[in-house]
Amino acid sequence: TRISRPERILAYVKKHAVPGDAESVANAIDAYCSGVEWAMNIGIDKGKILDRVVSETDPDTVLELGTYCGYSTVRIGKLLRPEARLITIEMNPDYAKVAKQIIALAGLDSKVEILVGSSSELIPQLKKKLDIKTLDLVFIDHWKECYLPDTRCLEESGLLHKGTVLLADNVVCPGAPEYVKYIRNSSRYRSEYFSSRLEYLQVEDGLEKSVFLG
Ligand SMILES: O=C(NCCCOCn1ccc2cnccc21)c1cc(-c2ccc(F)cc2)cc(O)c1O
Ligand SMILES: [Mg+2]
Repeated sequence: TRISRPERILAYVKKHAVPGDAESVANAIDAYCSGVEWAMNIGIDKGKILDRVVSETDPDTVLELGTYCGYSTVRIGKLLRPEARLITIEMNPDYAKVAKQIIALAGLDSKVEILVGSSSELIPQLKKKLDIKTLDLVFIDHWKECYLPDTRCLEESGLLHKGTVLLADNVVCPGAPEYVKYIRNSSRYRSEYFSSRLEYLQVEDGLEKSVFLG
């Protein structure tokens, strides 16, 4: 069988990015996915909103749900302080294998830990396994029907502190209606919607930023 789309992206990044230059890795993925074939990276327009939220939050500990090829992992990782840590959960081992190489090429492997498995299994283990106290930023970009149950799990696991920022991708397309309904009506969060475009297309999409109030 032909190599997978993530492996085609990796081959293009190896050819066109500068090792150790995270920006050139993100740019190479965007060039490939704009010019050759679409892929479900957060992309350029939503990526700029992600950059702004990460910079404003300046987190020590970040959790990402949904690594895919590691594009958003690289975008987030390049903005973190050297001592900050980024844990990213990917359920597909083949995607994780590609992401690990892309993150290493970006020179970010010292800040990033990829966990392979389901969020529902791994979130309850985070405190114990990774001696994490609480999370400063959670980027949610995995199965859209898991956004809400996993947010509940983060709350119950004591992983959120007053001020923790949740940033959810795709709240319009493909959409995460149960999550949006819960988070916008909950008195425990202050939410804000950032309208944008679906990656590499002219379709509307957006990010929901929610601050946990404790
Ligand atoms: O589906 C999407 N992402 C999710 C991937 C699987 O995630 C599975 N997954 C990854 C960790 C993880 C941990 N636990 C359980 C499942 C877990 C996704 C889809 C689209 C999209 C938009 C329009 C279309 F016509 C078609 C697709 C765009 C996006 O930006 C997305 O993020
Ligand atoms: Mg997404």
